[in-house]
Amino acid sequence: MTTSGTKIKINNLSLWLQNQAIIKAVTMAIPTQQVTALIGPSGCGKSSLLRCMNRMNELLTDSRIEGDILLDDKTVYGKKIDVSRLRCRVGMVFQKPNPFPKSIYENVAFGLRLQGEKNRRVLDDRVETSLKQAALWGEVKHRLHDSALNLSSGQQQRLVIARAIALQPEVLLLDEPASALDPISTLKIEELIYELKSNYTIVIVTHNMQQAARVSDYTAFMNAGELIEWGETHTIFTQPLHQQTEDYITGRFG
Ligand SMILES: Nc1ncnc2c1ncn2[C@@H]1O[C@H](COP(=O)(O)OP(=O)(O)OP(=O)(O)O)[C@@H](O)[C@H]1O
Repeated sequence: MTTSGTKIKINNLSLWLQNQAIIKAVTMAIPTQQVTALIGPSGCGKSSLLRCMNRMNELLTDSRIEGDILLDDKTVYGKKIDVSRLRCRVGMVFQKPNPFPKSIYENVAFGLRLQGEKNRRVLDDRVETSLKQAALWGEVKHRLHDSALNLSSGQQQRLVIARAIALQPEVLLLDEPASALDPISTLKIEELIYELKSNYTIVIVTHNMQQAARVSDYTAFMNAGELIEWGETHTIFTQPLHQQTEDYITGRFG
């Protein structure tokens, strides 16, 4: 894994869903092993842009894109791309924790088992490492075989992050991962994001300006499907180039 440079390059990307233009000619870079926040008013296309990065948009009916997304300088939209493999490299965590109705252990081991891994020691090791990286191990190590559905929602969200990490992705896409959580669980997720960026490139969609300012190195502000500006978080928050960015950040609209 490289520690500098660009992990994902979005080139003049446009997305239409049911013939409606949702993303309009967006060009930006996602720096390697940094946290990039996508902010903007509700419906501006943040989640849609995130989903384009691992081709989740294709699961929606009537979706069309133009432009390109490069992962490590190679297109993710080529005809020969193995999309399952792409989604292992670019993992995703959604707003609402969505553990499977299985044990804590089996949730984390799920993707590995799908890949055909049967060696118990490999599975045990990966489950433990992933839960440790997701800052959940200490809370669940004595009840790995209990149902994941008995965990609190904050624990479930960290479990879902552990499930994504278990596949050793290079990029983690987090779609408002803390919006359904209480302040303490939110803080844990934010600390976790900070820890994870030494190993992963992270893109996070958030409505919470303080959260974007706290956790991200880079911020992109979108409005009505367009990328208005992006750059270092400190610069975007203190010296935005555009009035609408300033208005949004200071709460004057959105
Ligand atoms: N499956 C779909 N079919 C048609 N339009 C869709 C679909 N999913 C989303 N959209 C539309 O795309 C636009 C962007 O939605 P998106 O969820 O990407 O925005 P967002 O910025 O993430 O919003 P929020 O902050 O409210 O989650 C919205 O107008 C939405 O109605």
